[in-house]
Amino acid sequence: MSETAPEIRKGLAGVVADTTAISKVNPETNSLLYRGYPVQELAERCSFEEVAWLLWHGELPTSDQLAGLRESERAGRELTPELREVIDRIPTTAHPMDVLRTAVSLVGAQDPHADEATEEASLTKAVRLLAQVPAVVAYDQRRRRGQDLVPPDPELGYAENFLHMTFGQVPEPVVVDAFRVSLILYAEHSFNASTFTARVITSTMADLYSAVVGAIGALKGPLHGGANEAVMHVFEEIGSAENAEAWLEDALASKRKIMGFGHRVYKTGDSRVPTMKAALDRLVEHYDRPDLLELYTRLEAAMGERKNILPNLDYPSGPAYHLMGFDTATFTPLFVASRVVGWTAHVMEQAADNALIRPLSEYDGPDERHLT
Ligand SMILES: CC(=O)SCCNC(=O)CCNC(=O)[C@H](O)C(C)(C)COP(=O)(O)OP(=O)(O)OC[C@H]1O[C@@H](n2cnc3c(N)ncnc32)[C@H](O)[C@@H]1OP(=O)(O)O
Ligand SMILES: O=C([O-])CC(=O)C(=O)O
Repeated sequence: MSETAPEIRKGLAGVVADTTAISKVNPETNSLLYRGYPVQELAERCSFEEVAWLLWHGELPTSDQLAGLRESERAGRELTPELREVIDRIPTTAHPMDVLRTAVSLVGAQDPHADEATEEASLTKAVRLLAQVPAVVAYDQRRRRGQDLVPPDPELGYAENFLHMTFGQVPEPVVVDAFRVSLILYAEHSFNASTFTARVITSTMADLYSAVVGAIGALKGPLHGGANEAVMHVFEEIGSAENAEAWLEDALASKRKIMGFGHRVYKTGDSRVPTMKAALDRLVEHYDRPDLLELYTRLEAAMGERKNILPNLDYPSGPAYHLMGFDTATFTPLFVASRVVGWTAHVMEQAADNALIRPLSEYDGPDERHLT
């Protein structure tokens, strides 16, 4: 009896797993829409809080709705003493993504309504995470530097407060603006690996916090969110611009993946790179670091020439976060702070029209055999 072999799409490449109304990634037109709006327009004109509301609710907020969101976000920023104690007990040898994963897990365990899955309950949890993640990320970087916690400032908006809690002061507007832009660009990207992870977990009817903890794990890897940190390690390895071409030759000869380049969906360029690159250019000028830009440009050109592979969002974001003063290991947690909005929007979308996600596999192990 002959069986036709099923078509296997390794890595689910090209597989359409479901519909979504949250964002549209269009590699043909090189565009990205959040609920219909081009991400570039949102990055130019909106606050991160407005974009969060848009992704969760489908429409931009009215001024009253925005004021309500801002109030809840500001009210939820303090770390509980228990959470602070748990963070303090995690060795600083642990990666900040491990600290954040643990912290989010505790935030969930501290929520007596963790298992409530109405849309209203999920929105409350999403806002809670929006407020708590920056507090964890900022405090973790500070404690690693031997610095004390900086309490949140309820007078400050989300991006300013995040920077204030991390650095003890709000930097110049050009820096705050580049940070805001990066948060908006990172917020959502359809069925990427971490979002899909969150949807798989939600599809079992597990709670929202479990979905986010799983998503953090998926984002950590260098083929996904971990690439923004890895880009900075590449820059450090290369040292200075004149080494870029030789470094690339060696790296390609040893079959290394060059971090910050390539994308599963975009094959002719990532729609968000020009906007983030413009923000990076402004930071380079502000901090007077033409050397960094030269290295960036030479590696990009060499990669284009050798492999015809273009940068993804992590390529300009890594050096931008470096210039802002973040520690390299904090870059992927910054990605979490932003993408948690997209994840939670997908959790709600998945829950509203759920089907257990459970694909099939083709067995290729030993034929049936028996114990002797
Ligand atoms: C925000 C984000 O998560 S964006 C992604 C961030 N990740 C990175 O920057 C890590 C580096 N990039 C990569 O590893 C890949 O480009 C991925 C994982 C992002 C996408 O991978 P895929 O869609 O599976 O592409 P795939 O791996 O099939 O690549 C096709 C070819 O291009 C090569 N290629 C793709 N990206 C790179 C890269 N960054 N460096 C070197 N070669 C690359 C592959 O080796 C492969 O070559 P081959 O056909 O000779 O085997
Ligand atoms: O979409 C993907 O595969 C990776 C991702 O999350 C992004 O590019 O923002």
